Amino acid sequence: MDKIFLNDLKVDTIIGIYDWERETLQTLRFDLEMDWDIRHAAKSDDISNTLDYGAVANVLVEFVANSRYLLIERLAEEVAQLLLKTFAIPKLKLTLTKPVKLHGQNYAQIVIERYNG
Ligand SMILES: Nc1nc2c(c(=O)[nH]1)N=C([C@H](O)[C@@H](O)CO)CN2
Repeated sequence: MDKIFLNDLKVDTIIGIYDWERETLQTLRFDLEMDWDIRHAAKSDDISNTLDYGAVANVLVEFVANSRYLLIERLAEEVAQLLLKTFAIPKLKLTLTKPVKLHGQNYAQIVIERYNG
């Protein structure tokens, strides 16, 4: 299957389990790998025949910016389900990256793969 990638999408939001995280915006990064048959668009050169990654970005950013979840697991799942439903993407791999300060400047990352239907 062909794939469309959308990488390094950054969104400021409220996320986290600690008190300070409920009142501080943090920047999350999203990377998407979306199955999509690109042959129709390749032939017609018409945006209406493909998955518009700009539209995907807009839906993701609006949702994440207004979300208020505690765990990155929950946010990743909700975003994946929203994108599958909105765009009829057959399969989606979503990577969510959150900056954390543990022993140094680190990041936590979650990767999920979800299917439509
Ligand atoms: N598996 C997870 N572990 C942790 C999460 C999480 O979302 N999933 N979150 C936190 C804190 O919010 C942390 O990110 C603050 O820096 C800790 N562990």
